[in-house]
Amino acid sequence: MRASLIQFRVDEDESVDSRRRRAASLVRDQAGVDLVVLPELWTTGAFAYKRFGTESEPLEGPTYEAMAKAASDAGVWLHAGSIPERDASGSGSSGDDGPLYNTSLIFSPSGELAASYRKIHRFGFDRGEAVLMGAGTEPVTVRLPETTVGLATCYDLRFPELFRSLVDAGAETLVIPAGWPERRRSHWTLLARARAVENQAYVLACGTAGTHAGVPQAGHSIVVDPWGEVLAEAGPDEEILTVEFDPAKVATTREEFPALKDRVLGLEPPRR
Ligand SMILES: NC(=O)CCC(=O)C(=O)O
Repeated sequence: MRASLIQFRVDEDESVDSRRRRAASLVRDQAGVDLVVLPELWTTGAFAYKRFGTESEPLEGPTYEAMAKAASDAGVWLHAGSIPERDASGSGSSGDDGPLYNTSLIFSPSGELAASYRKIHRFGFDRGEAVLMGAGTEPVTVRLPETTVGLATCYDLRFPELFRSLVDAGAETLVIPAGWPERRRSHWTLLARARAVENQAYVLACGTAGTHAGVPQAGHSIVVDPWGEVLAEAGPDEEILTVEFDPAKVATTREEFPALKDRVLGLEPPRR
């Protein structure tokens, strides 16, 4: 299976429309691979909190339209990264606007929406995404012809229990769009490898390049195999990381070193 991670540059001097056109064109250029992945919140930038409201869109908004078409033009599975989704069907805290979510969109090669995932762990503690966006509640997997993909977004990478629930639902390949900052790049690489080793799964983690809202981005998108080996890693700038991997290696790794079978579930907290 071949995958391309588009480590997109998100800077403030480019308009969202221009970025959307550029992303669609880069996706089209990937015709011939099986899966293309874009990063988190690449229309606004993951740290551009002030733009979440103004640049939010309904699920089937302009980014959905552009990415559905790009996926079908290229004939690829497309994890289109995430958008600031405005859920017009929900009741917003401010007027009629409806709540926001950090929502990932996955399209099939015919341009149909195969899955969407609302980020469960919001970043920012008591500010930023954590207060501006609602939390998703449902882990999501999606079946591709060669592998079952488990979905997570950026800060989710720090929460191993989410990945265990994805593995319990059959995930073999964990796809993680992100807008991870340079300041914590060492955590990014370490956690991507940890999630691969502990879940005996592929990890495809796609970050952004550039600087937005004063936050330099780490880049360094990474693909890790079920043994924890790094198959490919990008540099800091805009780059397309294309990698070939064998989905069957998940089953052989889990058979040859069956650590997942030794899980002990439902441990009680220690008694005082
Ligand atoms: N957009 C994010 O989720 C940022 C996460 C982050 O900076 C971190 O976990 O560190």
